[in-house]
Amino acid sequence: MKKQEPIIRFENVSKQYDDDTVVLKNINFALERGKFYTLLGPSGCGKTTILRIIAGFEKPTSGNVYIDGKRMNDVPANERQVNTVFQNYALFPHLNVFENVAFGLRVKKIKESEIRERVSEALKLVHLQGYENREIHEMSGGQMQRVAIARAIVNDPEIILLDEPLSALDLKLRTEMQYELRELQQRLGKTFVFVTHDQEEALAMSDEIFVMSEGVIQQSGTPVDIYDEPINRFVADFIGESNIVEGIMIEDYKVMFNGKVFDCVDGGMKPNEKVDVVIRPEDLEITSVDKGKLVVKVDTQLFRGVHYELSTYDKDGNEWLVHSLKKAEVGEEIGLYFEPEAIHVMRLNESEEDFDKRLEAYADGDGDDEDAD
Ligand SMILES: Nc1ncnc2c1ncn2[C@@H]1O[C@H](COP(=O)(O)OP(=O)(O)OP(=O)(O)O)[C@@H](O)[C@H]1O
Repeated sequence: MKKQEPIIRFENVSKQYDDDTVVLKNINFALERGKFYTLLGPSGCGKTTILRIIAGFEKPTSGNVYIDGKRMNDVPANERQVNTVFQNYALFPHLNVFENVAFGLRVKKIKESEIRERVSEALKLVHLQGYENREIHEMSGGQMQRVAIARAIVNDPEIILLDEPLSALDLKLRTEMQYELRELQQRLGKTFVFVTHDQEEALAMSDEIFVMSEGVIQQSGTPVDIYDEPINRFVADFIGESNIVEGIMIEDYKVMFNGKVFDCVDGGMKPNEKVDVVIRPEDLEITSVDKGKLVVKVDTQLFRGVHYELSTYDKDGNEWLVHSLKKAEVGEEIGLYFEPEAIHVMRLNESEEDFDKRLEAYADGDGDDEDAD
């Protein structure tokens, strides 16, 4: 069977504004049909610019954009199978809910009976049946967001772009909408590209996440891949909470930090290469001082409902965050235990491509070692 074209492909896409600000630097990706993708990164890293280039509101300065295998650089926004849901909803305040959703269909001169059918179906999908005649100002924030989503899906586009659509909602509603959006995407089977700076949202909703900073994709992968195998300090720090210290990779499976050598599961680096070492707070277990791999003093302790969150310091003044079901006492000296798998060793300034190559080469080499044993 012929392999399907990616629904969206960016090939060496860069974007620079007139004032010389380089906003995107050589972006490459291929998105598969029917998946939920998230662009995640701090404010100003270029997420919205990528959406605007997909939608056709902005042109790349160099590189190519393909939708469904066709080069789209010069195709205007209204000729693309793409609809956008904006952060501020961008609804028409003088039109009621029905007319807001129907607007695009009226522009396309679709016949009235079909408009009724399609609007009614779209409103049903976002759980707003019965709200057709409501004025926009009579709707809550969450309901307005649903109208905006209905307006995007009513056109039956292949691609739906969502630019921080949940950021104006309170936490409870936001979580509810996360479930709904994910469910909607799966039911429609369309490609969603979602922009957020909220890592929990990205982890919860996505098939694949692109972590960005300063116009560059730092890492892409499934939420689990990115959480478990961050390729650098930026990703480790941005996704979830992390303890990050400098270390030295003595040899394969042996890393030194905090003045001690620890067993780990990483390798493929040069002997004595400088590295960053990451340990997630939930992978640190509280134990007695003599059983601890690290000895720390508890500085603060917060109860977070399910777990305790401790801030602790070692003798060199490094902070170690601990998430634990066990409690300690503030001021107490405790031991911290962790398994070799809890240590994530990262090369300094390694690109995603080099990271993948190293893992691959290492995995092959690993097999040979086992034979030798
Ligand atoms: N028309 C423009 N002219 C010049 N610079 C621009 C223009 N539009 C965006 N920028 C700059 O491009 C950079 C990336 O903006 P973009 O909106 O893509 O970031 P973002 O990651 O979506 O951020 P946010 O989460 O704050 O929306 C920013 O530094 C922004 O100031």
